[in-house]
Amino acid sequence: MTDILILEGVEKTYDSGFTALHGVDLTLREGEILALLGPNGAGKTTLISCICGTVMPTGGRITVGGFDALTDYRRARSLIGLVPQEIHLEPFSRVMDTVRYSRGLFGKGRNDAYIEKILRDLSLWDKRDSRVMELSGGMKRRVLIAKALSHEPRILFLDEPTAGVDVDLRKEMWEVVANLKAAGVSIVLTTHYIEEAEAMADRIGVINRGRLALIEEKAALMSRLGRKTLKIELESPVAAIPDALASYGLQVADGGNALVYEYEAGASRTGITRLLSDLRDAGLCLSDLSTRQSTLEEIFVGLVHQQEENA
Ligand SMILES: Nc1ncnc2c1ncn2[C@@H]1O[C@H](COP(=O)(O)OP(=O)(O)OP(=O)(O)O)[C@@H](O)[C@H]1O
Repeated sequence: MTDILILEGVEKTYDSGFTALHGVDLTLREGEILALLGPNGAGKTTLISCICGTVMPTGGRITVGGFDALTDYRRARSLIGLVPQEIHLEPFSRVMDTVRYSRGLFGKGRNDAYIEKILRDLSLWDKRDSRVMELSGGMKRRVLIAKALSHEPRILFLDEPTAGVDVDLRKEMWEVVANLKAAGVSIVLTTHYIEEAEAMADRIGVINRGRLALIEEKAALMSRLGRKTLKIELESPVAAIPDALASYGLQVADGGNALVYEYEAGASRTGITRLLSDLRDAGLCLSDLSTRQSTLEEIFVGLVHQQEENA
């Protein structure tokens, strides 16, 4: 798969002296959805702004569709559509006109057939002659997407596409994004919602303190997610794990009143049956059993904390 976007060692130190990005390396594959997660102030908007040319990086290199984002700015920028976080739309303008106008800003000739296609894809065609102020919040967000797509970009950046919107609208946006991907657009989205990354992304990147802390296929993350723990509560406490149970990698918990066993949720053999019979053979009596699964949220929070500690 070709990389449509390549970032090599991208750095940004603002005039204040604050470094918001510390050498970020990142690629976006053609046709994929990459979700960038990160706490507030992690550097997500700075990163997107560097790629889109609204913030000047102070180091590194950005290549968009083979064009250098600095030396070949116009061609690089023409391949990018940016959907900003805030809804900035002219309330009295009509949907079709505002989308056509955005296309014109990129110096592209009028192409009503293309504009019609994106408005239809975004279920806005019926609203083409409506004024922006007459639209619902969800429709306004779709108008922003239509404007960002008006000049036929190959990459679409969505900065917090569902910040502050209700559950229904969030699901509607997910559908819109899935349709765009199906239409061949490569997508980068930033989000605070882990659930959103889980629902939409092919790959997930985590940015923290201006560094890319992780970038991984969602499926691989999910298999990490699939780790489960079995908590075995004991009738009487143990001081240590009996030697006969050493191979299970058990942890002693609750002051010796419980043992914790970690296993892969999806594995065909979890080892639980054998463990339970070995526990009985070791003379341990159980009072209760419970299982729980780690979430992507825990992986994310754990990773961010780990970085804070190492900082
Ligand atoms: N113009 C600026 N001058 C100085 N510092 C800035 C400037 N813009 C952003 N920063 C700082 O850079 C850091 C990263 O900000 P950025 O907006 O990129 O984070 P973010 O991950 O997008 O956060 P959020 O999720 O809250 O939008 C923050 O500490 C912010 O205060």
